[in-house]
Amino acid sequence: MYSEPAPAKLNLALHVRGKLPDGRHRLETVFAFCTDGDLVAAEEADGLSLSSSGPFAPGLSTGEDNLVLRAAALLQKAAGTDQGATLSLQKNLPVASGIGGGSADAAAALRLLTRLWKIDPAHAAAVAPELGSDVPACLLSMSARGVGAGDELELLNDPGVSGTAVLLVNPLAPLSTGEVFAHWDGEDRGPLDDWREGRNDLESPAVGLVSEIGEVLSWLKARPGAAFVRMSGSGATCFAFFDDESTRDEAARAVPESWWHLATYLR
Ligand SMILES: C[C@](O)(CO)[C@H](O)COP(=O)(O)OP(=O)(O)OC[C@H]1O[C@@H](n2ccc(N)nc2=O)[C@H](O)[C@@H]1O
Ligand SMILES: Nc1ncnc2c1ncn2[C@@H]1O[C@H](COP(=O)(O)OP(=O)(O)OP(=O)(O)O)[C@@H](O)[C@H]1O
Repeated sequence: MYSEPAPAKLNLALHVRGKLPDGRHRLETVFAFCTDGDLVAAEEADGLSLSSSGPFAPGLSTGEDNLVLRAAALLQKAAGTDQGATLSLQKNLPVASGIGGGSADAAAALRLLTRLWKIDPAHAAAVAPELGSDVPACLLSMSARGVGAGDELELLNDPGVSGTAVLLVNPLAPLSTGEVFAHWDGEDRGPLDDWREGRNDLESPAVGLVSEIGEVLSWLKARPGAAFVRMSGSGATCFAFFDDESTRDEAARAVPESWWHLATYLR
């Protein structure tokens, strides 16, 4: 049995600069990853199958539309192999929540099956962008700057935050990434230089769709020790960096019952 972590993804900043010829949006973003997330496991088998467990498994299909199986099928085809796998997914992250759960799962499946099937890792890199614009970043799961659709990457040696205590909070309202992009107002607010000074341009359209995100952001900003607060991706998950573990844990204990939270660290 092989297993592979699928770390939660954060966009430390996300600037929407316009549209690409293919209709997607042109982004400038800084990705970072957490030490916690989902977990994908696999063992050799004939054919491909998937089972799931964990708090967010109920309601998530384990059929061909699951990104884990889509990744496996694409990789099988790209590598020209007839090897199969029995896959399992421990779904700890909320679905459609801006922290790349599905993208991280797909990327973890690509890394895992590359090892299990002993195939060239170049196949995983080749199919990743087809599975979603966040999948190439999740395949690396290291801090990176993304441009283009967010899938043209440049590794960042150290955005200076590895090991930071972070709290993720989600009001448990799923948000469709496509719908949030569709509500972006079309105004280019300028380039991304320093992520700390930057923005998440999807925050405003996401709050317009789910007003509770505004409450989560205000709640996080009011926590003692919260040093940096922003929404990730297309939402609705927001995150705060804390000065230390004890202020992070104190904030985690105070999260309202109806919200999901995860106390973690940056990788
Ligand atoms: C918002 C981010 O999470 C930031 O990292 C990503 O850009 C979204 O990545 P993702 O979930 O892998 O997204 P995809 O599955 O590729 O696309 C979901 C939806 O968002 C839109 N989309 C995505 C990326 C992009 N640069 N512009 C877009 O308009 C797509 O057209 C699609 O309607
Ligand atoms: N393994 C999976 N985990 C989560 N979602 C999946 C998975 N497979 C397919 N999906 C579908 O993909 C969609 C996006 O889910 P995901 O959790 O990746 O969104 P997200 O966290 O908003 O991602 P991003 O930050 O990359 O936009 C969901 O609507 C879900 O139905």
